[in-house]
Parts: sequence; C-alpha cells; structure tokens
Amino acid sequence: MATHTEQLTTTATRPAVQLRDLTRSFDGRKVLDGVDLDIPAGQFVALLGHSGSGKSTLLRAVAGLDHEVAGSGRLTAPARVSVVFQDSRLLPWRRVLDNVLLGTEGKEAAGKGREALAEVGLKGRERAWPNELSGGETQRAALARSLVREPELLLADEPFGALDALTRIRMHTLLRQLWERHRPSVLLVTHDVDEAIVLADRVLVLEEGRIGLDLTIDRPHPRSYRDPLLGEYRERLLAALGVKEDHQ
Ligand SMILES: Nc1ncnc2c1ncn2[C@@H]1O[C@H](COP(=O)(O)OP(=O)(O)OP(=O)(O)O)[C@@H](O)[C@H]1O
Repeated sequence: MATHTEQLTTTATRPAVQLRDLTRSFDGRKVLDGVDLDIPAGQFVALLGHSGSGKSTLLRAVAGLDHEVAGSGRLTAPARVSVVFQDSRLLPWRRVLDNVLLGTEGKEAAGKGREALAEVGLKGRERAWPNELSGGETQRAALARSLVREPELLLADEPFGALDALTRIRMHTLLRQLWERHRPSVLLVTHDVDEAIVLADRVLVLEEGRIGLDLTIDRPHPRSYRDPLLGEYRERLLAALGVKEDHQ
C-alpha cells in the first residue's frame, strides 16, 4: 500500500519534460549551453528568443529528433509526443483524413481521425486534398493529425508563423480550446510576444544558450490581446529580448 501511494505521488509530481545541462554545438559553436528546464505535466509553455538563439534546436531535442544531443546532459520527455511545424508537412498525395491517420492503427483510428477533424473545424473536409485547403485550414489539419495521437506533450514550432494576423488569432483560440479539452503539456516556439502571453501560462526566453527569463503569466483565460494587465508582461519580455520601444 505504501509503495502504491509513493508511486502515485511520484507520478503526480514528476515533470513531463526534464532537461538537465543540455548542450548542443554546431561546428564547434555552442547553441544550447547547459539548459535546465522542468515542464510540469499539463503546463502550457511558450519559448521566445531571437532568430538563431536555438529555439528549434531545443524543440528538436525534446522531440527526440536530435540524436547528437542525447549524450550531452539528461533529457526526459513523455512517450507520446506530437510535433506541429510552421509548414504543415501534409502529404499532397493523401486526402486530409488519410494525412491525419498516417501512422495510426486499429479499427477505431478512422473514427478518431474524423473526430479530431471535427474538433478543429474541418468536418466535411475529410476527403479534400491538402492543396484545396487554405493556410489556416492546413494548420488545422496538422493540429488534428497531432491530436489523434493523444499526445502527452505537444511541441509546436511557430505553427502559425505563416498565417495572416486574423487567422492567427482564430488559431490561438482553437489551440487554447484544444489544450483545455485534452490538457497535454505544450511547448510552443514562437517569435510573437503577444501570441506567447495570450496563450501560455509560462513564457521562457532563450538567450545565450540558456533559459534567460522564466515568466509565469498569472492572468485568467480566455485572455484578450487588449488586456492592459498583459502589458507589464509584454514589457518584461521585450526587455529580456533587448527590444527598446520609443514612447514619444
Ligand atoms: N543542422 C544544423 N547544422 C548546423 N547549424 C545548425 C543546424 N541546426 C541549427 N543550426 C544553427 O544553430 C543555431 C540555432 O538554430 P535554431 O534553428 O535552433 O534557431 P531558432 O532560434 O529556432 O531560429 P529561428 O527563430 O530563426 O527559427 C543557428 O545559428 C543555426 O544556424
């Protein structure tokens, strides 16, 4: 009994993602320089940083896509991880539903795929070809494909970076709704400070190969882009990114 309780406690408190002293160099240049990070299960985290600061490198490492990084430190991540990229990576020769189902098995898969497409607002588009979808719809399909795997951890590398501003705002609402429903841990790489503070409960800034700022955004959801109380967080993040604003 005691052991059982202990196991439960350990599972409940163990972070979904744990990085210790993670280092990655390319051509002798350190891009990640001893990253330490814990992401508790179910937390929504955004990662900001200048272009070339190593955000994608960090995400690829957590996704298990970088074999070189493994020996550098300690990295633990859940078994069920889904990754969404800026470019949806849908296969053009497969219909939308078949893209969503790629790599899934079992009798229930098709039903789950349809359900995931309905969740992202693509009901009725199951038999469409990827080139018949708009940019926003394509990213919705990519989200459906990640959902169908029931990920414990969702990694997203600038998933809305190529979308227009209005579509991006819609996608923010959708992503947050999906998170509310499924509660995976999320690590969202973005350039967009507003995207980070509207969506995430915690925002990290990567600088000089480490987590330079770790900011908890303590505001209720759904958040409004116009919420003046988010302004203070924006200022802190912009300052950490070295962006100076001239208020005249
Ligand atoms: N496979 C690779 N080979 C050589 N250098 C690489 C490789 N992958 C990344 N780098 C270098 O590592 C650095 C960090 O790249 P990374 O893509 O992680 O940055 P980023 O913060 O995601 O940038 P961006 O915001 O522009 O996407 C860059 O200088 C990049 O050139």
